[in-house]
Amino acid sequence: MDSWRPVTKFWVGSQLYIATTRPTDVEKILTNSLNKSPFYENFNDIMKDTLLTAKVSIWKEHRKMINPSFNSKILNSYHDIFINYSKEMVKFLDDKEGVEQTDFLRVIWEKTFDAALDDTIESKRLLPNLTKLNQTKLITREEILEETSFMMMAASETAAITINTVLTILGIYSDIQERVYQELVSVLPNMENSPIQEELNRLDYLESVVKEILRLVPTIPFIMRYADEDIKCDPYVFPAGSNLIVPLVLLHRDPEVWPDPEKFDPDRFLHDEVGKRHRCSYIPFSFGARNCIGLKFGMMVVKVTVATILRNFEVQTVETLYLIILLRNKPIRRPGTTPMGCRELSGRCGDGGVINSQEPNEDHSVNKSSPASV
Ligand code: HEM
Repeated sequence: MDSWRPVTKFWVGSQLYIATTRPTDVEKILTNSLNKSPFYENFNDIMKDTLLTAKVSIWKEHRKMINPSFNSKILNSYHDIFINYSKEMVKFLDDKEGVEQTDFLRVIWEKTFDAALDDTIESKRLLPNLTKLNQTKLITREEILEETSFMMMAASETAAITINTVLTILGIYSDIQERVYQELVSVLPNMENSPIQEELNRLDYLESVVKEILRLVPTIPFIMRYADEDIKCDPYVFPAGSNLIVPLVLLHRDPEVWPDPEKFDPDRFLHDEVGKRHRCSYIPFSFGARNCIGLKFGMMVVKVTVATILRNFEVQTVETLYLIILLRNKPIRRPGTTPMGCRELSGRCGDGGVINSQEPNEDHSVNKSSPASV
C-alpha cells in the first residue's frame, strides 16, 4: 500500500488501459460506460452474448426481460430452495464421522450448483421470461440456452466462493464466529431451523461480517468497461477507446476511506460510518445499470447457507488471512486451497480434536509472518 496510486495507465500493444480507485471516477465510469472492455471477449467461447459479456444493444433487451425474474416475490421462493440445500449440506457434514478436513468449496459449489440446476429445470422463473423474448424473436433458442447456463454458473460459482471465503475467515477468527453464533442463537433458537426472510433481516452482525469479507476479499476482484466517449474525471480525461479498470481489491482498501484497510473489522458496516462513505467506495456487486442482477439473491444465499452451517457447526481452518488475501486477489483461484474442518455444536464446549487453527491476532490484522501450515 506504500505505493498507492489512485489512477494508473498502461498500454498493452495498441490498447490503452486506465485503472482508477477514486470513487468519483468509478461512479462516472459505471454510470456512463455500459459497454464491456474487449477483455471480456476472452469468455466468448463459454458465454458470448450473455448478460455479462453482450454488447449494449443485446444486453439491454436481455436484461429488461430477465429483471422481473429477480423481483422480491420470486426471490422469496428461491429462499425455500436454498433452505433445503443448506439443510442437505448440514446433513452431509453431520454424516461425516468425527472431524476431518473437507474441501468446503467443492461441497458448497456442488450444492449451490444442484440448487441452480433444479431451479432452472423446474423453472417457473427465468425460463418463461426468456421464452417470451423468444416469441418476440428477440432471442434465439441457442441464446436462451447460453443465458440460462451462464446464469446457473454465475449464481452457483460466485455464491459458493463467497460462502467458502466467509466460513474460512470465520474459521480463523473464532471470537467473531462466536459473536455470529450468539446472534444466530438469539434469532434462531431452534438449531433445526434455517432463517426465513424475516429472521434473515435481523441477522445484522452476520450481514456486516459478509460485507466486510466482500470488502477485503471481493469475489470478483475487478470490473472492466470500454469508454465509448471521453469521460472527464478531473483533472484527467479518460479518452474514448480506452479500457477502464475498476480494481475492487484496491478500491476497497483505499486507506483514505478505510482506516487500517487490511484489518478484518465487521464493525465498519455496523456504524453510521456507512452513510459517510462515497457510494462507490464499496461495490462488491458493481454499480449502475450493469451491476450484478443477482445482488439480493447472492446475499440471501450466502446468509442462509452460512447461518444454517454455523448454527450447527463450529468451523476451523489452518489458513491465514494473509494467504487468503494473496490467493483470492488472483482472478483465478487455485482449487482446493482451503483446508477446513468443522465440529458439531452439540459439543461446543469440548475440545473435540479439530484441526489446528492459527491463533487470531488480537487486532485482527493480517499476520504476514505466519504462513499456513497444512
Ligand atoms: C455473492 C455473490 C455475487 C457476487 C459477489 C457478484 C458480483 C458481480 C459483479 C461484481 C458483477 C459485475 C461484473 C462486471 O461488470 O464485470 C456481476 C455481474 C453479474 N452477476 Fe453477479 N455476483 C454474485 C452473485 C450472483 C448471482 C447469485 C447471480 C444470478 C442469480 C449473478 C448474476 C450476475 C449477472 C447475470 C451479471 C451480469 C449483469 C449484467 O451485465 O447485466 N451474480 N456480479
